[in-house]
Amino acid sequence: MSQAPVVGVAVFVVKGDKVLLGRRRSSVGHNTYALPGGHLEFGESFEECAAREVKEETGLDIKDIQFITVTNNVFTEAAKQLHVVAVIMRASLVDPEQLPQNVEPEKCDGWDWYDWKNLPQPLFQPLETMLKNGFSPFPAKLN
Ligand SMILES: CC(C)CCOP(=O)(O)OP(=O)(O)O
Ligand SMILES: [Mg+2]
Ligand SMILES: [Mg+2]
Ligand SMILES: [Mg+2]
Repeated sequence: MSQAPVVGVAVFVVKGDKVLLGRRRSSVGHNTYALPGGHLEFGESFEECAAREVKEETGLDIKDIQFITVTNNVFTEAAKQLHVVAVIMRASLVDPEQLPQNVEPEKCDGWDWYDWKNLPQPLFQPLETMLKNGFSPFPAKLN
């Protein structure tokens, strides 16, 4: 019997042309590079969940947290099948000099900044799909 869909919140923490990614250690998307984020908890706003998950996972404080899109993800390879509606947010650092810490080493190999035009591989499937669909977390540059 498959579980009902759950809601996840993932955050593009942007710094210049770079985004923060970490390689997951998880039954879902193991060894793939993903945004910080996690399950929406009871009563949270999307912004509160974004700030909490980024703080819990990276120690970073974020601001200007904005909703940018939502994706529908069904994970069939996981031991237990999982259907996640992922609310995608964008944010920036309160302190641009703050360094990310790997607060949950059991869930992540570590966080680093990656140039949007040169992302590491393999990407977590939901992020891969967004790229394939031409998504960018950066506002289009008016030439
Ligand atoms: C699977 C994912 C899209 C939604 C849950 O994210 P997550 O596994 O990072 O969850 P937590 O950070 O809440 O542990
Ligand atoms: Mg988390
Ligand atoms: Mg997480
Ligand atoms: Mg969580």
